[in-house]
Amino acid sequence: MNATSESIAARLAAQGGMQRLPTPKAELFQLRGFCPDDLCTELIALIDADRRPSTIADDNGDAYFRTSETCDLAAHLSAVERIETMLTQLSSLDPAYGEPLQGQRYAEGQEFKPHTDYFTPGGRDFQKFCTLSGNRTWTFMIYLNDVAAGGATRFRMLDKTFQPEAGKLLCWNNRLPGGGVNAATLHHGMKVRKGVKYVITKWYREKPWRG
Ligand SMILES: O=C(O)CCC(=O)C(=O)O
Ligand SMILES: [Fe+2]
Repeated sequence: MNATSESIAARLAAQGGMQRLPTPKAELFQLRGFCPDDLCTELIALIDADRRPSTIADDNGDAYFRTSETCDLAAHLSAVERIETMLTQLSSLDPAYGEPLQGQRYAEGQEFKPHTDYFTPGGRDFQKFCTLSGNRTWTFMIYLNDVAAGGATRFRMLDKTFQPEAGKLLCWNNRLPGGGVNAATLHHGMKVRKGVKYVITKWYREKPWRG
């Protein structure tokens, strides 16, 4: 890692408006109004224009585990450059450690069942996804729109559910202070009941991203 987890959390905590979930179980933060409306609108248009069925690691045979669609957001697009710069300034994480930005779109009835963003050590797909760049460290996720009903993100081991809200950032450390994975970061992108839900996700790795 390019910076210690402690220094990242401290930097995040120092940002105006940043709220840390009051728990010793995980480093998890929320920042309302992070992404301006015009940028949310641009990112939604990019996701709508170019999406594919979402995939999962360690497939458990449940075809309904992650029913959303995913969009790979090309780094050269101006809206993508803009949000990437904002994220780098916020976290101070080295962009070289970041995976390419992704968008996720959930139509009514779609969800992403409880999962972790880190790849499970010893899991079937661990080598495939972690050999080059290491495991995931931090997740940054931004809700791009308000959702008419449903679509919350539930962290059941932290007893906390976040409602989608245009521009709101959630970010958390997928690791424990000692470097192991933090199972308490398990989360569920709950079913959208009415409307469509759009988010962007930015994941960081233990080593520079090598595709
Ligand atoms: O859509 C959500 O609320 C969660 C998305 C998520 O967990 C993911 O993309 O890894
Ligand atoms: Fe996730």
